Amino acid sequence: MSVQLPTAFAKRMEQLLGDEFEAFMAAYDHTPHAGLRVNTLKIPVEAFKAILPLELRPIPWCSTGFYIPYGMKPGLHPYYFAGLYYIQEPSAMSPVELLNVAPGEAVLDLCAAPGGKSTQIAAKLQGSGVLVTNDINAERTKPLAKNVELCGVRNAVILNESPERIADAFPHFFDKILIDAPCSGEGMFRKDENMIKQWETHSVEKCVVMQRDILRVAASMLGEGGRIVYSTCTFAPEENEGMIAEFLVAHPDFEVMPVPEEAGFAPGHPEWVSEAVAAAHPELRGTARLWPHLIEGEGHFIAVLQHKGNRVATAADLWGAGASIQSADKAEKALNIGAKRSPTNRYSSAGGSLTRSKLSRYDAAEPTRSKKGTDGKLGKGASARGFEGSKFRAGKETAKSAARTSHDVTESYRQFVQEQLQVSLTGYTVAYGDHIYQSPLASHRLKGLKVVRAGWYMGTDKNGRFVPSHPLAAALRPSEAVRSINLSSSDAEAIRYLKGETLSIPVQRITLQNGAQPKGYALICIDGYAVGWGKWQDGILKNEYPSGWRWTSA
Ligand SMILES: C[S@@+](CC[C@H](N)C(=O)[O-])C[C@H]1O[C@@H](n2cnc3c(N)ncnc32)[C@H](O)[C@@H]1O
Repeated sequence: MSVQLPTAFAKRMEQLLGDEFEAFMAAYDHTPHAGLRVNTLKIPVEAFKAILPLELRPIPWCSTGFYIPYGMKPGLHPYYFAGLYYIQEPSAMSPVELLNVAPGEAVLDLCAAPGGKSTQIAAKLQGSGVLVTNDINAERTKPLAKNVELCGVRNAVILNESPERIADAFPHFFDKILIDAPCSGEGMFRKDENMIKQWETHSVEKCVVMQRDILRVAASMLGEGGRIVYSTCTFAPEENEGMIAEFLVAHPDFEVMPVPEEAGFAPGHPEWVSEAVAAAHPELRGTARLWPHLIEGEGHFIAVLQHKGNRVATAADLWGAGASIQSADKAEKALNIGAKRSPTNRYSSAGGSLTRSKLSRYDAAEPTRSKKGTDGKLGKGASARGFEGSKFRAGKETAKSAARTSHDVTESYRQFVQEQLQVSLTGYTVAYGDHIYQSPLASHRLKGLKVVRAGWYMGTDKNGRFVPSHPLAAALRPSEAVRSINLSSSDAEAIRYLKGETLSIPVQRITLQNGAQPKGYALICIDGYAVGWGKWQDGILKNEYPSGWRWTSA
C-alpha cells in the first residue's frame, strides 16, 4: 500500500466495516479518481463533448460530470481559461445533485471555498435566482471568487462571514442550503496525503463542534418546505449519522429524504453511532455513504434534510426528475428577479400581481456600509449606493469618499452598457465606491456583512470613464459585446493572449455589431467562448487579461 494510514483510523474502520474492511483497504492500492464537470453556464454538455479531443466517461450520479485520466492536467488547456469546465473530484459532485436546485431559487452555499459546489449550483440556477456563497476563511474566499468569476456566474453574492451573522441578515430566506462541512477529511487520504498529516489537528471532536453550530444556524435561514443538504468527505460516524441524529432531535420539523442507492451509494449506518440512535432514527439509513471500494470516487457522506413545509418533495424529485413541482412563491420570486426595477413596477409584473410581503426578500435597495478594497473586493465598513432605475439612494459617506464619488458613478457604466454591450441585465445596479456591481440582492440585504463580491462585478468608474472588469467579460457571450475577436484553441495565439502578450490582429478579424467602430474594447473569445478583454487599435490588440489569471506554464 502506498498510502500510510493513521493506525487509529485503520483500527476504527476495521471495527466498523468488518468483512468489508479488506476491500476498503485494497482501494488505497489504486490511484484516486479524477473528474471534471462541464460548466453549462458556458457550454451545453453535448457541445463540449464535440469540441474536446478526448473520450469522456460519464460519472453516474452527475449528468455534467466526467472521469478524466488521473495525472492529466486539465487546468492547462485554453478551455479551462474559458471556464468551460471545473476540475472536481467525482464523489464531490453528488451533494449538489441532491440539493435539486431549480432556476429562480435562493440558494446558500455556507462553507463554499474554493467553490466547486458553488459553481455547480450556479450552473443549475442558469443565471436566475440568487446564490449566496460564503466561507469563514478570508484567504479561501479569494479562490472562491476567482472560480465563481471564471465560470461566468452572474447572480452570486460572495460573503466572508460566520453563519450566525448571515442568519441575522437572512432569516428563513433560502429555498436550498448546502453545508459542505469542514470535517476531518478521511475520505481525502488517498487523494491528498496532507490530509493524513492534518488529521490529528482537525480531530473528529473539534469538527463535531463546528458542524453542530453550522447545522443549527443553517436551519434558521431555511424557508418553509426548503431543503438542506449536509455533506462531509469523512467516514467518522460522529461527523455524519451522529450529527444528523442530533439535528433531527432538535428539529422535529425536518425529515431525512432517502437518497437513491442505484448510483452505487451505500446506506447510512446509525448503528455505528449507537444502538439507541439506530432504534430512534432508522431513517438515517436513508443518508448516503460513498465508499472508495464501491464507487469510482474518493468518499463522501450526504444527508438530505427536508423541511416539512408545504413544498412536497418526492424521491424522483431528489434527482431532479420532478422539476415540475414549483410553489407559487417561487414563481413570484423568479418574476421579481427578472423584472426591470423601477418604483412603478416594483410591485407588479407582466404575468400577475405580486404582493409586497412576497417581494420582501428582494426588496428595494437601501444604503449599506462596507469598506471598499482593491480590485472590486469589498469589506465591512465602506459605503454602498443602491440604484434602481433612475433612482439613487446614497448612504452615509466619509468626506473623502463623498468627494471622490460626487458624480453619479454609474453614469459611465450605463453609457458603456448602452454603447458596448447587447445584454439584458437583471437585478440591482449597486456601487461600492467606484466599483459597480449588478447584484441579485438589494444592498440593504448585505448591510453590515463582510461582502467579497456584491454580485456580478462589472467594472470601475475612473473619473467618469468606465473600465470594464474581467468578470464582466468572463460571463458574456460573444453576441453580447458589440466588438469581439475569436482566437483558435489550436493556434499559439490563444496561449499568447492568455499569457498577457500583445497581439497583431487585422481589422477583418473583428466581429462588429450595432454599427460599432473597430477601435475600442473587444471581447476576446477562444473557439467562440469569452475569456477576457483586449483593446484594439490600428491592428494591435492591447492585452487586458489580468496578471493574476494568466497562463504561467511554458
Ligand atoms: C470542505 S470545505 C468546502 C469545499 C467546497 N464546498 C467546495 O466544494 O469547493 C469546507 C470549508 O468550510 C469552511 N468553514 C469552516 N468553518 C466554517 C464556518 N463556521 N462557517 C463557514 N465556513 C466554514 C472552511 O474554510 C472550508 O473552506
